[in-house]
Amino acid sequence: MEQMMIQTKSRPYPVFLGDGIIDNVGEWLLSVCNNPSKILIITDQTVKDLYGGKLESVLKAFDLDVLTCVVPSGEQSKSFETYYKCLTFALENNLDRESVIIAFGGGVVGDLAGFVAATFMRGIPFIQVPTTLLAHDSAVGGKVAINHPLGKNMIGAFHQPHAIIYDTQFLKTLPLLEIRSGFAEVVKHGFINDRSFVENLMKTIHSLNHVTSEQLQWFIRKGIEVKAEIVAEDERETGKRAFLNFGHTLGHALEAELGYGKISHGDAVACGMLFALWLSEKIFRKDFQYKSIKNWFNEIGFPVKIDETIQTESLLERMKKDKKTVHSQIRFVLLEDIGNPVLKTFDTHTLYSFLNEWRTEGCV
Ligand SMILES: NC(=O)c1ccc[n+]([C@@H]2O[C@H](COP(=O)([O-])OP(=O)(O)OC[C@H]3O[C@@H](n4cnc5c(N)ncnc54)[C@H](O)[C@@H]3O)[C@@H](O)[C@H]2O)c1
Ligand SMILES: O=C(O)C(=O)C[C@@H](O)[C@H](O)[C@H](O)COP(=O)(O)O
Ligand SMILES: [Zn+2]
Repeated sequence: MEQMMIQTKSRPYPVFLGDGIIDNVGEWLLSVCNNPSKILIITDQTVKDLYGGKLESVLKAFDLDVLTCVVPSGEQSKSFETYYKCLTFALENNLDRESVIIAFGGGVVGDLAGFVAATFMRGIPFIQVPTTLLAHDSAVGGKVAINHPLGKNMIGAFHQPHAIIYDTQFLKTLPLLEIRSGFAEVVKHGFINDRSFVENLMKTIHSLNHVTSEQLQWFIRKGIEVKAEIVAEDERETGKRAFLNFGHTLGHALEAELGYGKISHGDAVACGMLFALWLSEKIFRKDFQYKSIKNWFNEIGFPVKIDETIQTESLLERMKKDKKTVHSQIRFVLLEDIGNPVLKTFDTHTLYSFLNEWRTEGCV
């Protein structure tokens, strides 16, 4: 088991990372939350069926008053309706300000349960117990949110967890599509921070079919290290935290335009990163080996182009609503070099031309 610390301005908190560490959740929870009145586990149906009984029994062994609220699996649970149901469950079961929420699942549950914790009685503590690879990103840094039909993560807060307890045993049941989704954020952390890490990944990872637990731990450790450094410096995205949005301007537009849950977050971000890389080569007149990266993405199984049925105009409308957009100027995270991100602003017309050009020439 390894332990890392996330040093945000609001609060420092530990990440416990290891194989089979679920048994320690009760002890570690009590070390960061003193004498909780009740514990509310928010989880999704899949995770509950696989591991819900185990987590409940571990907590009950500490004589804790444990309740579980189960939401449907998938992106559609980041909705007003599910958020409202979780709040109603908490009120009906008399949670109070000394209660603690456990977000038990992937990024969807983490974002949803974190937002419930951020807003219930103006904020109560929560713990992240991630079960997906992608959650190496979502569990760290305190961004919690639900979606609006008009845009991803549009209603949310910054609310840091009290601890992250990451048992990599859970990843053994994760479907390939979800491993790939999480891997996209691992690659993102490399692109914005560490060229040699990206080169190493491109050299060693040609398929995600038989990724080993050592490799998963390597991805998670590296991703958390990069994210921890950024959120320690800029918790509320007034500066460099925006770099963590590499690939997301187009990625979020795709998720919203296709309908939440129709494409995984990671696949959408991967496609967005590819466009951002192509655009970076154009803007900075540099050779990032775009073609090799595109071929590698293809080999891994990421989508390397956008379905023809989606209008470029619709994506532009979506991107105009991105949280980085100000005064109708769309801000993109580009790379001056691999490991060296910058923010670049585009008006709608210019971005439209680039996106169309990429869709007709860069994708082929
Ligand atoms: N807050 C942040 O900083 C941040 C960062 C990145 C992504 N996100 C958000 O995270 C979400 C995506 O998270 P995700 O990819 O973890 O999706 P997810 O939570 O929907 O999990 C993916 C699927 O895997 C299932 N699952 C979870 N754990 C499992 C396990 N151990 N075995 C088998 N199945 C399992 C889930 O039931 C679900 O069907 C998106 O909404 C994205 O916007 C947030
Ligand atoms: O933590 C961050 O900051 C990120 O941008 C991480 C992203 O991977 C993540 O998808 C995040 O939820 C996006 O945030 P948003 O503010 O663009 O909605
Ligand atoms: Zn993301």
